[in-house]
Amino acid sequence: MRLRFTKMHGLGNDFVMLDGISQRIKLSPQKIRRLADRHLGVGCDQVLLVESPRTPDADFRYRIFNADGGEVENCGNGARCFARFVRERRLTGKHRLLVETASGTLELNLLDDGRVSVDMGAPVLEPEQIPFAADVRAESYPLEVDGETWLIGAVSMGNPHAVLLVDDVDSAPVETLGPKIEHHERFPQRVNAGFLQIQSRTQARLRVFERGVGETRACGTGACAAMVAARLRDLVDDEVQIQLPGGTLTIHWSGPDRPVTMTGPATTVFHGQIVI
Ligand SMILES: N[C@@H](CCC[C@H](N)C(=O)O)C(=O)O
Repeated sequence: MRLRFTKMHGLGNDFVMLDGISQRIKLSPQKIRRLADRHLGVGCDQVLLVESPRTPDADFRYRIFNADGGEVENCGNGARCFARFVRERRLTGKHRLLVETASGTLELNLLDDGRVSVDMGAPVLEPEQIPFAADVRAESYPLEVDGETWLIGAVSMGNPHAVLLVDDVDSAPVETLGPKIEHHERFPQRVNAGFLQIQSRTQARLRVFERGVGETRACGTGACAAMVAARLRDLVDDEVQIQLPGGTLTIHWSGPDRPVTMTGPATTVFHGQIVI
C-alpha cells in the first residue's frame, strides 16, 4: 500500500497525518507501529486518520493511534493539527469545524493569528468513567507505587490522565515513575501521567509521560487535565498558560460541567509518500 502523508507537530508532539477521504487506507497495529517508527518509518508520537463523518452535522471524522499501535479516544495536539491539515489539503474552506472523534464531537476554530482553539468538552471526574479504581470521587487520591504513596488527580478528557503536583518538573521522576503509573492496576485502560509544577495562579509547567508513547514534548489533553486537577484544588485561575517542553498552551476552564478550551499552534513539517 502506497500512502500519501503529511508530517505535522503541535509543540513538538508529532503526527503522521493521513487523508483517508481521497485515498483508501486500511491500517493495522503493525502498520501504525511501522509509520511511527523513527528508524524504519516516518516517525511520530501518533498517527491521525481523517475520514468522512458518519452524521450530517459534522464536517469530518478522525481516528487517533498511539505509536504502539493502539487506538485512543482523544488527542488535543492532534485536534489542532487536524484543523490546519484539512485547510492546507483543501478538504475544506471553513474556519470553524465540527469533527467526530471516538470521544464525541469537538468544535475547532482556526484563529486569525494561525493558532487553533479547541472546545475539548467537559472533563469527566467520576472514577468509574475515567476509568480509575476508587470508591468515591475526590479532588485527589493517594496512589501507591512500589511502597511509596503519591497524591494524584484523576481526570478523563475523553482519555485517562493522572496528574501529580511536583515542586520542579525538571527534576521530577518522569522517566521512572511515568511508566509505573501508566501501567498501574487502578487504571484498567492504562493512563497518561502528567507532572505539574504550579508557578502562579496563571502559569504552570508540565511534563507528560503518555500512554502508548513515553514522554512527549507536549500533550494537549494532558494540559487540559492538569488545568482541571489544579483548578479543582483552587490552585489556579480560570485561564492558565501551561508551559510544556515544546512550548506553551493556553487552557481555559471555569469549573465542573463547563468545557475546557485549549488554544495553541499547529505546524506542518513536510509531505511525503511511504509504501507500507
Ligand atoms: N498527545 C496527545 C494525547 C494522545 C493520546 C494519549 N497518548 C492516550 O493514550 O490517551 C494530546 O495532545 O492530547
